[in-house]
Amino acid sequence: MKVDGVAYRSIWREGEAASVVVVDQTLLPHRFETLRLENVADAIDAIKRMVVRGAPLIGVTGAYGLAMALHDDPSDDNLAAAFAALNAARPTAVNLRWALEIVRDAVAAVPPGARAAAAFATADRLHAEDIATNGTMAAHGARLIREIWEANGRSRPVNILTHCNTGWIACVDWGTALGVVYHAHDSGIPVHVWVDETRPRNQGASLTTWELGSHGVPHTLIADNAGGHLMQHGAVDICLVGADRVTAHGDACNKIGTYLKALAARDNNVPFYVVMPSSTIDWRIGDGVKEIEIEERASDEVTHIAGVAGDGTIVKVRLTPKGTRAANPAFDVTPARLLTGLVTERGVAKASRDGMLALFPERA
Ligand SMILES: CSC[C@H]1O[C@H](OP(=O)(O)O)[C@H](O)[C@@H]1O
Repeated sequence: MKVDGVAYRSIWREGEAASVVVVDQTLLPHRFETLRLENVADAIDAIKRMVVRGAPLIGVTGAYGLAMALHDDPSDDNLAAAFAALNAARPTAVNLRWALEIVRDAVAAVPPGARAAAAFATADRLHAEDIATNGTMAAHGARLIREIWEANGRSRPVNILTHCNTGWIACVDWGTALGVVYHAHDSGIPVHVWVDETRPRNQGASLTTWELGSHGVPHTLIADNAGGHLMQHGAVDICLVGADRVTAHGDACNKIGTYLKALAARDNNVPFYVVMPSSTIDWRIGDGVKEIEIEERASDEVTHIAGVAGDGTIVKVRLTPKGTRAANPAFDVTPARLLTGLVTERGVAKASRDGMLALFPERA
């Protein structure tokens, strides 16, 4: 995507360098700065601190992290240790394990002296595939938007509600749910996006507004708790969200608050779609509520809020009395029964085992 007319990806490797450069998302929207990750420790820190975030991007960053680990020490022991440390950086998005397993399997039989090059080549492939996958997925999803626009006689913009940030900075490029929005917008379909602020990290307020504003997509920021009211009053035509892990039965784990939005959508007959690449599907589990580990993040993400002061410095201020205890589950699980469908790079699937196997028969 372009930032001030310059095309960017959220992560990139410069030539054959044994390092990668990422956009530091902790500074957005106030400052656009990049950060070079030189080794596996840098990659782990960037994932943990959410310098890089978003399931697909976490996966690609993990892949490069493992390659950097092997550049420093290609031994079996270090491969295993780096895999474990990276995989533990954030427990919920399955894309991290998915990418690490692909790199590990690509180098396991390779002589140690050639492992780093093989790992970087694999990470580069995952980097390129993410872009292609999201572009294809966006086209599938945009057909849903066009159907709504046509059904309304092309009389008004299509009102889309989204949660968290699922744009190009949550992936290598394009995005998942926001990738659908960009494709529809760029195809000439008028859209308007209700942007959930997405407490407590405010990915919607800070990142999605920044992305949509940069791309010229009309949008309105709302408090998370306003979505149900807007649906009751017919102001939402469709909900599009991302995912961090989807089970083989179609349960979708996503940013905290998604489940509540899905309940409101069901109560108001608003279509509710998850947009995610197949790398986000965990075929090993069925019951998302019982089997997905929900990351518990620091309580100060709830008790404090980050923003920019008048002189442009980024500050973090406390919202609560000192010592207030806060719980901070970062994700929740929306049962498949509440989903209208799953938008993938292979098309739109019903959120059920049979529906998913219709698109992914090799997984039967
Ligand atoms: C395109 S996947 C984005 C997905 O990841 C986000 O989580 P986080 O910001 O904590 O990395 C959120 O769940 C989004 O839906």
